[in-house]
Amino acid sequence: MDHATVWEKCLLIIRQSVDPQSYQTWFAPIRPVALNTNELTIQVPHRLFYEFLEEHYIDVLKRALNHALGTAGRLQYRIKPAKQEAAAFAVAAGNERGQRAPTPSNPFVIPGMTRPRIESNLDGKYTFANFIEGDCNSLARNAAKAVADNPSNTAFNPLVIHGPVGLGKTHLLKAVGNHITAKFPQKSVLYVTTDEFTNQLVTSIGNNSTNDLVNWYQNVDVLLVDDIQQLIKRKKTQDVFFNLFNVLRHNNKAIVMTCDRPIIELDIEERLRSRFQWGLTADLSAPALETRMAILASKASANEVHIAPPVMEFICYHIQNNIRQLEGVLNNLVLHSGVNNGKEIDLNLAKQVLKNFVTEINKEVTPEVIQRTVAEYYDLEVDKLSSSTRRRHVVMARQISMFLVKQFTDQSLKAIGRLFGGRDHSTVLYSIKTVRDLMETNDEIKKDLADLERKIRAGQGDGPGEL
Ligand SMILES: Nc1ncnc2c1ncn2[C@@H]1O[C@H](COP(=O)(O)OP(=O)(O)OP(=O)(O)O)[C@@H](O)[C@H]1O
Repeated sequence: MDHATVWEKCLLIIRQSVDPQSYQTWFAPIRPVALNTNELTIQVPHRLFYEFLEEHYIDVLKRALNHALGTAGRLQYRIKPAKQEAAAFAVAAGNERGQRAPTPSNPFVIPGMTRPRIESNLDGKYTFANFIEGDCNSLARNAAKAVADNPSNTAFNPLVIHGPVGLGKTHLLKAVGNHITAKFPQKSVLYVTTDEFTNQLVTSIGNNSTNDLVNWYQNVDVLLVDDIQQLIKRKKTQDVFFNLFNVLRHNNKAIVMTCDRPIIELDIEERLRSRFQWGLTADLSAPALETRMAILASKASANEVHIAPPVMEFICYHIQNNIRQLEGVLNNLVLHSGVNNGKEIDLNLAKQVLKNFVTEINKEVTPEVIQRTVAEYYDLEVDKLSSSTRRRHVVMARQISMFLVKQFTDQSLKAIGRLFGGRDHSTVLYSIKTVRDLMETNDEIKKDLADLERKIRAGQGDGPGEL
């Protein structure tokens, strides 16, 4: 077998083990290079790939390689040389459309014009150091850091960070700018929102100076554009941005953008949308409870406030999908505790403040609360608990949920069976017994259950004893 065949076999296995977007992002760009005895050398486009693969997919890769070779194999990485990468990328992009990649002429440059000084439009508040990493944001965070470390030669051009409201898109965008400003002071960085760009354009059209505007933007080394969903329905802004984008990218200037939805769902001109997909798009999703707690702890410490962990857990249990809201709660707590002569931030104060942010603070532990807590703890979709899946970790999570529903609610075995996809009462009984036995013999399960019980109580607003 040669290296290409081995890698093809690996890809078949990898495709079954990872979701399609991860496959496309992390595995499709890999090229097999050589096979020496049982050592396969693969070429990755960027150092970040190697680090990310090693951190997240090493087991998948090992399994696939061993399977493809029929014996234990070794993997060697090679990082694609930067120049070759830019050239190869342009050719690939052209080939995809059956033509050469566009090499835009530069109609706006005024020869001999001196390079103006550009103010970045950034403050130093948002950095990588104060951005908390979790599974929900690690791809976006690492890609942003890779661009910030090497803006003149990034494989991710453009980088598009997308995700729902308040999950850190602007934070990451500005962190890129702040990092580059500190590390490469000679580079001109510009942060702009799409609305600001449109306003500038409207003004320039009014006084006949659109060329000057675009010309000025071309002096930027790193362009950070927030909220590109605001391009929708703005035909003229799309046109001008299209030209600017081409020129900047052609001149190897880094472009990072944020969007509230995946690019594929962005209703803009196709030529622009396809260019936005040339680099990397990385999403931000809602952080898990632990990540929310780490974020809250970091913001509290930046505000020099102490909040006891059970109170933090209570707050983070209720604020699930928006970090800006979490900050709002913290600001209110600080305000209230200050107003009340340095009153300690305890569970009662947290409950009082939270009422302004969430409509309902759970008073009662319901089976749904338990299922949601267990699913989040084991990083599963809630539906899986009532599905017919027999995968081991799902079965375990399902049995633990049944056990907890029995413990916290007055549901009968039959009713519990119904809640978990119509299972019969003997299955529920068996599950409860299995969990009880495991608690005696398996320390990990014992700890999981203690954690889960604490989380469920925190959700109930019935904080632990010391409060
Ligand atoms: N992982 C994180 N670590 C630390 N702070 C975070 C994190 N995620 C979000 N935040 C904070 O949450 C707040 C909201 O983030 P940001 O403004 O970047 O959200 P956004 O995704 O751009 O939202 P919008 O779509 O409304 O513009 C910011 O103050 C930011 O510092």
